Amino acid sequence: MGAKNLARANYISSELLGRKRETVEIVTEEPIENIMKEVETDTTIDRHEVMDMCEELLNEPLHALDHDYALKGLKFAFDSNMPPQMVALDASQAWMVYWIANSMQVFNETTIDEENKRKMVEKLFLMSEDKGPFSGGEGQLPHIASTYAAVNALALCDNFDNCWDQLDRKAIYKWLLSLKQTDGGFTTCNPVGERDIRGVYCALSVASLLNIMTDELIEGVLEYLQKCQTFEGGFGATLLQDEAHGGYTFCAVASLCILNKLHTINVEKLMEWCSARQYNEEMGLCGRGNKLVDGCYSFWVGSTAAMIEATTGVECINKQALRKYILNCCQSTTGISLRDKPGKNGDFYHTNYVLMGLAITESTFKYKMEPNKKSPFDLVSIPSTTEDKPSDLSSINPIYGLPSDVVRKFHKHFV
Ligand SMILES: CC(C)=CCC/C(C)=C/CC/C(C)=C/COP(=O)(O)OP(=O)(O)O
Ligand SMILES: [Zn+2]
Repeated sequence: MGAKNLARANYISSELLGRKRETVEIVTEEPIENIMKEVETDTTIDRHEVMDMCEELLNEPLHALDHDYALKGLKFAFDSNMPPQMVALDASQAWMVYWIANSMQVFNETTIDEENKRKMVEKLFLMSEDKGPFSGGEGQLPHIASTYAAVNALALCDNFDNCWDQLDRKAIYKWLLSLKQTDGGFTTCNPVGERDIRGVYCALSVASLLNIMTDELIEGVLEYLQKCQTFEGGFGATLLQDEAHGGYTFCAVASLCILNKLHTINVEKLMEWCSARQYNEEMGLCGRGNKLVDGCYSFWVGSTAAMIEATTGVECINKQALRKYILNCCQSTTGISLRDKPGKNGDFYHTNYVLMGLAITESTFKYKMEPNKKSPFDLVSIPSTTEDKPSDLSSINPIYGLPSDVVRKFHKHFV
């Protein structure tokens, strides 16, 4: 410290901080160790490993999306029996159908051929002999998340074999009402099931698509959703002020968009929270504070950002950076094509959500109608013109997690 700086330090100490003792200058040969250290935890150690793997891939020029490789894996899934280890997903069969079919459709509108549609309809109706509501596997209890996945999967079948007309919408409505709770939320299953914001989103998504939404069904829902926004700006799973998380925030924001009520929560804080999910180093998104980047949040958080963009006109994540994380770090060259992060295997869940996240990074979002008439079916995604080589994916409706034209056609069928 030079004489001038010492005098300044003394001035600040005595005059501004009111300290009586003189500032002492110590000259040392030893380097001064920084006492402000990052707390080291299992997650910080893992994050440094992930950052190193990403750095190498991000230093490479932008990769192109390998359509052929990804589609080969998806088609194989339709043509083959699942391997024995997939038994762990026995209650998620409707989800598997949706993830695989939706990924195919996001790649190209014509990839689900008639034979695949036949197989899908047959399989989905095995999970609901009465044609709705749906369980996650044959002989299991109906579940709200399986019903959401099955309805989305049927939407992708383009009324093959009149499957849309076969749906028992009255029975689905009655069942949704039976899941409703006095706090405005929905349970996932009768007689026992989880009660969190996923139930609300699945109920509203299904009811709005099938045009069975009533005041009775949505009574108290807005208040429930508003109470789930936490001090961080994102949304927790329940009314218990649990930690804000990308998955639950998506469910809340999409539900608010279905109700045209996004403006009734603290959108500014929500935007701050979304922005904070993106890391400078990896360029991808995480699901909550101090956790690792994961490709699936390209949809859960990316679509939240897209809905905010459509509502406010403001982008709260860096889409170009996210695009680079997806293209350079989330493409696997072995097994199923898209993955969570380098070092992980690809899977159908990540393939679906990473792909939709990529489509979001290459689009801008707005509502077709004037501000106070925001219908979820009028949220449009427009290909952005800035991408050098766009990945040529379908335009996505971020509220439903389906291609926009599929949402429009399916909903119109029931109006
Ligand atoms: C429609 C519907 C049912 C949507 C569900 C949305 C939802 C809750 C998604 C979250 C998925 C996810 C990666 C959880 C991991 O939590 P973690 O604690 O293992 O991961 P983290 O470390 O990234 O937080
Ligand atoms: Zn993930």
